[in-house]
Amino acid sequence: MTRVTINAIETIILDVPTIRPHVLSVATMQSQTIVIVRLLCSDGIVGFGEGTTIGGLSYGAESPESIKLTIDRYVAPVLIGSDARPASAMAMLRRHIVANHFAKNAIETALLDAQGKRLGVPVSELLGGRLHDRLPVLWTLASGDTDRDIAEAEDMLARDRHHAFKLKIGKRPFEQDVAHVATIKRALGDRASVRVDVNQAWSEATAKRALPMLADAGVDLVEQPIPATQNLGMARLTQMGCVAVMADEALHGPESGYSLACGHAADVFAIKIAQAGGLSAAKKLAGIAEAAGIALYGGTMLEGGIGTIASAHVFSTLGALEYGTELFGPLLLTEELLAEPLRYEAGSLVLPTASGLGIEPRAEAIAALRRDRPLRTTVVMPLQAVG
Ligand SMILES: O=C(O)C[C@H]1C=CC(=O)O1
Ligand SMILES: [Mn+2]
Repeated sequence: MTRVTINAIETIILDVPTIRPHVLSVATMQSQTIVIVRLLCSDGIVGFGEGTTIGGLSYGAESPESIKLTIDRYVAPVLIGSDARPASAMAMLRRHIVANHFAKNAIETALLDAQGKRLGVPVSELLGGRLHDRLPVLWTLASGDTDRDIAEAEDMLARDRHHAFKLKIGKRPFEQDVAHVATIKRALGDRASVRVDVNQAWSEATAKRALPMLADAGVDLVEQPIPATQNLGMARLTQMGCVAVMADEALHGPESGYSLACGHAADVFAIKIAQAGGLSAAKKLAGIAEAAGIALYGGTMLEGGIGTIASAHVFSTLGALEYGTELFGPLLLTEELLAEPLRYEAGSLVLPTASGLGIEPRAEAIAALRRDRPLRTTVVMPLQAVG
């Protein structure tokens, strides 16, 4: 086999409106910003990747702008001219660049897409092989309004689009949040699983009071109730045993997963390819969870189609995803970014079978949404000329 090298790496920032405000404890999103990566190889194959976070710098340490800058200024010079095989390129990257997990994930996604296309196999087969052809996908209710959330959940159930819901809380006093959650769970009853994500907003003292109340309300899972740095507190909340506790922001790849597992600091891990630092790091993190008897959940950074399907390829190779996934990112956006939209059916995302990621970006959408597109200038006519 002739040696294939990396010829060029291009990054494009897109700003895409959301279908409604998405209210988290740390930010209210009116749009999502997505960094698209195009990786061109010496054999003419192009791989696509995505670097996406939530709310600028309010969620994680990398912003869309820093992901682009890291790739343009530091990743590209390291990788251009080097071997395009994903493992060797990623090893090279890790030698030269510390942290920057979101940027590394975007690059590994593009490398695996290109390699899959080259070998004629889906990315899931490069990761050991697919165990699932479809993945259950929940929907996040985060309009900020209880009645609107119930109406949205009813609509999703009626359309058979989702059978489980995650509620974003932590912005209001906890008693108000618990009442909001209890009202929604009462309205939905046994027709849907209801989980909550606090996004680190509570102190341990608040969480100790709130968890039994959420359990009484019928909540199945509480995600990252306290700050990501407080693993001992997470362990104490997990030991309470009244409701399953999930780690999200505390997970930054296999090493952080190992220390959480050793400290019995979660019942469930949210596996996110971006936070983990790439698809193979996410798989290693899942392996640590499996070895420790910690349940798995397929998380999202509310990515567009590329990041969502990259995550799906990883999750499809995991044995049991006891709590399903939240791979609904593209459904939160007003614009379709893929030539062929992802297939969502009966509460699940269907994995594509084509080689690589199995998707292609929609060129017109990229042209229309890229932040650096030429601005249209408005010509103001003098009044007398208008007549
Ligand atoms: O899990 C998070 O914290 C981030 C994200 C995932 C779903 C959603 O609505 O927000
Ligand atoms: Mn979360």
